[in-house]
This record gives sequence, structure tokens and C-alpha cells, in this order.
Amino acid sequence: MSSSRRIGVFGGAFDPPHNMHVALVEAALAQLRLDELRVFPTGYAWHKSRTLSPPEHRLAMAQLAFGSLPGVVVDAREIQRPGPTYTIDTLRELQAEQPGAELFLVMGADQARALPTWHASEALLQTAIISVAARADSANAIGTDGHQDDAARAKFEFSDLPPPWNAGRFEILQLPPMAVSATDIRQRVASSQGIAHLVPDGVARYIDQHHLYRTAR
Ligand SMILES: Nc1ncnc2c1ncn2[C@@H]1O[C@H](COP(=O)(O)OP(=O)(O)OP(=O)(O)O)[C@@H](O)[C@H]1O
Ligand SMILES: O=C(O)c1ccc[n+]([C@@H]2O[C@H](COP(=O)([O-])O)[C@@H](O)[C@H]2O)c1
Repeated sequence: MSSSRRIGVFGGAFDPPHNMHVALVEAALAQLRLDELRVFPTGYAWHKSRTLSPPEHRLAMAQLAFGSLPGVVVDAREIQRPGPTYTIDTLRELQAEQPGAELFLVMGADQARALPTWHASEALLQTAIISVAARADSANAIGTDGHQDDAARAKFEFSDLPPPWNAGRFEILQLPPMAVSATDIRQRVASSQGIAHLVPDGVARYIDQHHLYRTAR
């Protein structure tokens, strides 16, 4: 008997990608027993107030961060699609391309809490299993490696979401929370602080070579 293919979907601005993004991808591949995980750098992030760095830089950094992980494909379609980036469009395209596949939408707890605000969010619940990692609060960070103790973990309960979202299909990803954000990394670069412990080596080199984030945004 053949079982359906299990495909992970992980989208983000990746401005820049950081170590927690990589840890999330690795945890999702293993814990959700994925056949493949696709990483989608966002095109136009309608839900963010800041303008993102040019897509070619974010795509290149995503390739450096994730491209060599077995089972991972960096997919440029959200960058190529005109108009606002809606995750439902990507999920529907994948469904059409791989009929019968089981889709797992991977995200941090901040995005899971915001799910009701997403475009066609009720349809999202029908289309994918929402797979969530706790997000640590960077204001409570301890240690230079960005790790926190359990007490500082961001709490996320699916039952906190209003109906009908609390009835969606959810999975929790188990991994140590890390108080790292792309915002912190951009600010650190702008103030000449090191980021080597927060991003993959190739990403740190790319940021340096392309003079990214030298002014705070
Ligand atoms: N430290 C973290 N812990 C858990 N999930 C995270 C963490 N950082 C990012 N994510 C998740 O990764 C996905 C992509 O995030 P994104 O590229 O916006 O990074 P970010 O660090 O949140 O960026 P920014 O600070 O610019 O908003 C989202 O689902 C987000 O919830
Ligand atoms: O589809 C939507 O309406 C929607 C609303 C908010 C966020 N998303 C997606 O969620 C992913 C993570 O968002 P962010 O802001 O943490 O980079 C990214 O792929 C976004 O395109 C999608």
C-alpha cells in the first residue's frame, strides 16, 4: 500500500535567514517524517510594515542557509508571483502539482497566533496541517547562543485561537526555543556587533560581502 507524500512548506521573509529557521526546518523534516520540505522566500509581505530587502538577496541567502540540507528545496515562486504573497496560493499550487500529497505548513508561534488574520485562513486549515514551534521572546534572551530556559518559552495553545481555527489540524514541533530574530540580526549588523553565532556561515559572509543591513531598518 502506498502512503501519500508528506511535504513541508516553510515560508518567511528570510531577511536574513537565521539559525532558528534552520533548526525549525531540521526539526520539521525529522518530526513530521517529511519526504520533502520546501522553503519559500516571501515576495511582497503585505502583513509587514517594513519594506523587505531585494528578493534576489533573500533568495540567495535562503539558498545558502537551507540549500544543502537533504530533502530541502528552496522554491522561488512566491518571489516570482506578482501581487501580495498569500500562502493559500502556494498551497493550492502544490496541491495541483502533487495531488494527494499531505501538506504541513511550518511556522513559529507568533505566526500561528496571527493565523486568523491570514488571507483565506479558514481554507488554509482545510489544506494543510499547521505545524508550530514555540517562539522565545528575544527580550528575555540569556547567553550568547540565544538559548533560553523553559520558563521563558513562548506559550502557544491551539485552544487559544478563536473558532473555527482552534479546530484545525495542528502539530507541535519540539525543539529548544531560541531567542533570535531577523530584526535583532539587522540591528546588530547596523551597530557593528557580531552575528556569527546567529546565522549560518555562508549567510554571514553574504551579508558582509553585499554590505547588507549597515543602516538600521
Ligand atoms: N526564534 C524563532 N522561534 C520560532 N520561530 C521563528 C523564530 N524566528 C522566526 N521564526 C518563524 O520563522 C518563520 C519566518 O520568519 P521570518 O523570516 O519573518 O523571521 P523573523 O526572525 O520573524 O523576522 P523579523 O524579525 O524580520 O520579523 C515564521 O513562521 C516565524 O514565526
Ligand atoms: O497568506 C497570508 O495572508 C499570510 C499572512 C502572514 C504571513 N504569511 C506567511 O507566513 C510566513 C511567515 O511570515 P513572516 O512574517 O514571519 O515572515 C511567510 O511565508 C508569509 O508569507 C502569510
